[in-house]
Amino acid sequence: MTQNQPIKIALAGNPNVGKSTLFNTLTGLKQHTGNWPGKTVVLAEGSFSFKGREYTIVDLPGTYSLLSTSADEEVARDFIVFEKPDITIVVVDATTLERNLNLALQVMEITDRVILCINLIDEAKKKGIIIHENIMMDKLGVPVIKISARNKMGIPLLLDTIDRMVTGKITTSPYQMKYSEEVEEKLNQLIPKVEKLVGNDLSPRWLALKLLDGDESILQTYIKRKEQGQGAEKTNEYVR
Ligand SMILES: Nc1nc2c(ncn2[C@@H]2O[C@H](COP(=O)(O)OP(=O)(O)OP(=O)(O)O)[C@@H](O)[C@H]2O)c(=O)[nH]1
Ligand SMILES: [Mg+2]
Repeated sequence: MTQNQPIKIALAGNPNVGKSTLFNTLTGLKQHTGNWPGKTVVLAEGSFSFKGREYTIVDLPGTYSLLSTSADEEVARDFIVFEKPDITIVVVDATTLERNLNLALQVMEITDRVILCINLIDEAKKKGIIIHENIMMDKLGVPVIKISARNKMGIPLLLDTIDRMVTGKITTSPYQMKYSEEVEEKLNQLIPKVEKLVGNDLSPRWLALKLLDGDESILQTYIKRKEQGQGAEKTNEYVR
C-alpha cells in the first residue's frame, strides 16, 4: 500500500445484504441495485476519497461461501486471494447474522484485513434484535460496524475505521477456526511445505486447508498466474 496508489477495498457478502447499496453510498455512483439474489454477476468498480486518500472499491458477487462451487463464489474468492485488497469489507445482514457469519469466517481465513459491516440495522431494530458489536469485535478480532446503507447510517464510523486501518492505528487478529485434532495435525505437516511453494503470497494455512479438502484449484490458479507473471496489480482483469 503506497501513498500515491489508491487503496483497494473489496465488498464481500451473501446475496441481497446491501453490498451494492453500500457501494453506491460510498462512491455516489448510481449503480442499479435490485432486491433479488445473485444479481451482481460482473464486478463494478468505483472510487471515493476520504481524508486526502484515494480509494477504489469493488462490488463482489453475493455468495454464501467461498468454496468455489459456483462461478460467483470462484470470482469472489479469487479476487480476495489474488488481488489482495487492502481491506475486505464483509457486509452481513443484521437480521440473519448467524448464517451470514459463515462467509465472514471464511474471508477471515484468507485475509486478516477485514472489517465486518452489519447492515440493515434498521430492520433489526424493528424486529427487536440487539447486536452487541463490542462483544463480536472481541470474539472475532476485527472491527465490527453497524450500518444502514440505505439510510446512510454508520457510514462516518465505517470511513473512520477504514482510515484507521489504512494508517495502522487498528490492527486485527481474526478469529481462526480450529479443526479436529486429526485435521490440525495434518495441517501442521502440510503448512511448511505450502509455505515453501507460495511464501507470503497466500495464507499458507488456508491453502493447506483447501488442499486437505481435495481442492487444488487455488494452487493451480496460483501457479498459472505466476507463470503468466500476474501480480496483485492486475485488478482490471476482473473489472468491467
Ligand atoms: N431496510 C434496509 N434495506 C436495505 C439496506 N441496505 C440495502 N437495503 C435493501 O436491500 C436490497 C438489496 O440490496 P443490494 O444493495 O442490491 O444488495 P446486494 O448485496 O448488492 O445484492 P446482490 O448483488 O444480489 O448480492 C435492496 O432492496 C436495498 O434497498 C438498509 O440499510 N436497510
Ligand atoms: Mg449487488
